Amino acid sequence: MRVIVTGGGTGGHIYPALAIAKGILVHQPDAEILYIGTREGMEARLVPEAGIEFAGVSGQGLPRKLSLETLKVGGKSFKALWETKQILKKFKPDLVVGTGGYVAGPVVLTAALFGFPTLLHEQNALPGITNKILTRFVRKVMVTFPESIAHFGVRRKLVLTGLPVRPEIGNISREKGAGCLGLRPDCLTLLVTGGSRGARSINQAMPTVLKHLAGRKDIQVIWATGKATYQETLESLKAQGIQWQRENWRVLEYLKDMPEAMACADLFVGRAGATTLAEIMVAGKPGILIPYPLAAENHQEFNARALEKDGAACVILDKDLTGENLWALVQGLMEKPEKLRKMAQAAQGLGQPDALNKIVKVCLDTAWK
Ligand SMILES: CC(=O)N[C@H]1[C@@H](OP(=O)(O)OP(=O)(O)OC[C@H]2O[C@@H](n3ccc(=O)[nH]c3=O)[C@H](O)[C@@H]2O)O[C@H](CO)[C@@H](O)[C@@H]1O
Repeated sequence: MRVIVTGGGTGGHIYPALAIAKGILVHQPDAEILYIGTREGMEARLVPEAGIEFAGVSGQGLPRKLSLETLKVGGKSFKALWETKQILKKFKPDLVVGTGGYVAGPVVLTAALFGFPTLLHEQNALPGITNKILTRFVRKVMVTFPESIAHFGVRRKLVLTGLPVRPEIGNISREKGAGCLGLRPDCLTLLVTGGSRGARSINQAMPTVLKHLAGRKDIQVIWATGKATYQETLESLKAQGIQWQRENWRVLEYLKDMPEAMACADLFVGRAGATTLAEIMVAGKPGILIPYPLAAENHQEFNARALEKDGAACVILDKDLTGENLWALVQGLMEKPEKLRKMAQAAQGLGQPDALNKIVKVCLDTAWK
């Protein structure tokens, strides 16, 4: 079987595409996979690093406002159509799967117009514009959230699969997770992250939470600030007289042990990117979600509301976030174990631990035999 996967721009589109590629290889070890991405995007580095063959085409995100730049970008997308046609002629795929982002548009469209079987995966509760346009051309669209179904025109093409998460998520014991971070398994643990790049507004609110927690031995903290604002966050802690190097606090630039941190967390605080949410649902963790306000078409708020609606999370909008109201919510939840347990159950109920298998099945059923 010969499969093209495509998706790019942010990690949010690349990691699911890589997970799908690897999932297909587990079921069909002799499958040939080619990843098409843009030459300039993060995928040009991440895909070869993951051991998957990569072909680069032209491409760039369309500016939201009409300008000269729009014409330039349009030209690149047009070039990508022609480049894709050459790749398709040579590779002759049995299936093309797109995960969104601007590169997926020209690739999936060209493949569909030439009659190759095509699929899409949508990560967010509010579908991206590329995937919405492509729906009419592809065989099926696999979605993460039931909420996104209403936003697509052609419902008969939609399959609810969820979003694949790393296999370690939800499969590590609390003891092992805490041990990995040098923390205690028998303490309440707060996990805070701002997504892969960090979130300045969460980092600005957290010192107040830490001030309240300073005297408490019963609550541990794992806080990944993100690389970009790590130094400024440490300076701000210092300026506020907060001694952050404590036995029961971990203030880090980036959490490379996210599955372990999630395993010992009792409450998650963070942004509402689709992968993060898929992870907290599979791990069954209650969340305080602060959607990134500048995400395209405010899609993170739609993601967050999907969990809130089922009682799995509370939402604070970024514009309303202050240290004191974050603390009030954290304290309110940490002091109500029964409420935390109910939220955890609701999160787990929404999780799709079998997402990758479901997606691979749709891929195998759709590909030319
Ligand atoms: C800013 C933005 O527009 N982000 C979008 C991007 O997500 P983006 O890729 O930025 O963020 P996600 O929340 O989806 O994923 C972050 C990933 O990084 C991991 N992580 C994070 C911090 C850390 O210290 N360690 C660590 O391992 C998380 O566990 C997760 O696996 O694509 C997603 C899917 O289309 C969208 O839903 C997001 O809205």
